[in-house]
Amino acid sequence: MSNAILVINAGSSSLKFSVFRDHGGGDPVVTINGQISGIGTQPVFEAKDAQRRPLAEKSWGAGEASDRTALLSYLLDWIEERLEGATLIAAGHRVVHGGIRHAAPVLLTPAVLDELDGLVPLAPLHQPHNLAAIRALAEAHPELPQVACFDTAFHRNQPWQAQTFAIPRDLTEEGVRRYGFHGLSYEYIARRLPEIAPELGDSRVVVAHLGSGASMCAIHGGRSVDSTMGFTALDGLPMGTRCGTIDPGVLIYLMRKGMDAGAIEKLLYNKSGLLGVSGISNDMRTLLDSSDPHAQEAVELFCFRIAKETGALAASMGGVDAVVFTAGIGERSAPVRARVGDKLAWMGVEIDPAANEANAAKISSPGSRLPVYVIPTDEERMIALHTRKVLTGR
Ligand SMILES: Nc1ncnc2c1ncn2[C@@H]1O[C@H](COP(=O)(O)OP(=O)(O)O)[C@@H](O)[C@H]1O
Ligand SMILES: CC(=O)OP(=O)(O)O
Ligand SMILES: [Mg+2]
Repeated sequence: MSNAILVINAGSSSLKFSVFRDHGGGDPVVTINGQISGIGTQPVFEAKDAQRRPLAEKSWGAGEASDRTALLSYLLDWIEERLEGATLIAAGHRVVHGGIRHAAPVLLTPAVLDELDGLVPLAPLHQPHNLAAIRALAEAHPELPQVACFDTAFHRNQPWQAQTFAIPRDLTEEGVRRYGFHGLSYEYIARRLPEIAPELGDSRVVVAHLGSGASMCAIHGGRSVDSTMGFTALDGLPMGTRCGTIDPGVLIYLMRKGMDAGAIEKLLYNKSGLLGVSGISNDMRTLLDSSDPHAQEAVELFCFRIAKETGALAASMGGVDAVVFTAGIGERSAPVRARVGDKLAWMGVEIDPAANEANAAKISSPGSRLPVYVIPTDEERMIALHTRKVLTGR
């Protein structure tokens, strides 16, 4: 008999889930993907099978919109009816911040949950929702083991220079340091790249995870050695609504103008990035389709910063042997990849327009000195693998 693992990636208004089947050997196999979107307003539940055929759809009225426990209970009952003899052994969650203590996934206990609560101010867009889903599931199914898989864990063994701000040591010791995020995605890419390009061996790779949150990582010999995100997921590249790297003097200026922490948080997390610069949208597709000069500037700034960070991350590794694009924009936006490729011509990048347009696995031209890949990420698979390991030791 096989085991099943439920994977949950909870966001502010949506809860993405996958069900994996573990047959004992090899990777767990995904059988169901879905999400509950519109949490807080008008929840809609949708699920598809591995071939992307619809399995179910349901919506709720506004009255039940915010009851996460009831929504999760519904989801779990629905899944249990479709296990076909498999045993649900655990739920694995993406938890964005693991802080200084967690360099590996962990079985959740009330004490660990309380500790992770302390990190909410460091990931206000993500952590509260991650923890709310865990608590709601524990309430609905107290006997089900739950595992937290951290976005920060993959980066915790970076060299000290990459993790340290130039501030007094007592603050560093307190945990005010660079953590890095999107670690489950980078870990998956580090695992997948040698299968796609075995010749790269123990190479130095710059990976650009460009989704609604966007960051980049320097991976050397399969390990993270530097990343663009720091203490919080606000650092580094400009994102859909987040500012990315900013002179801390701007924050002091805003505080002296009378803005408090809450107002600054809202400005930098929710109103900046592509949305702030364009004044139109946080969605790359909308901006690429727009002829508004501010939309064009937002796209240009995004691409400029990706190219600039590629240079910085290459310097962290003493060189670069490959570049990888992943996540929503990285996997699907040929115009963004082409723009970044042009800016990296000096490094030896030459993009093949047809391969790029087709979102091919390798988009650099045969003569390109630096190979460029597009690899769809799979954070859910990483979570399933980690959860199985924590539960069964393999
Ligand atoms: N074809 C496309 N062209 C450009 N951008 C796209 C395309 N498809 C999706 N995106 C962008 O990808 C983003 C979502 O990426 P994704 O990795 O799914 O993010 P997240 O998991 O953080 O929600 C959207 O904000 C959208 O702007
Ligand atoms: C850490 C982070 O930014 O995540 P996401 O891209 O899911 O917003
Ligand atoms: Mg994502």
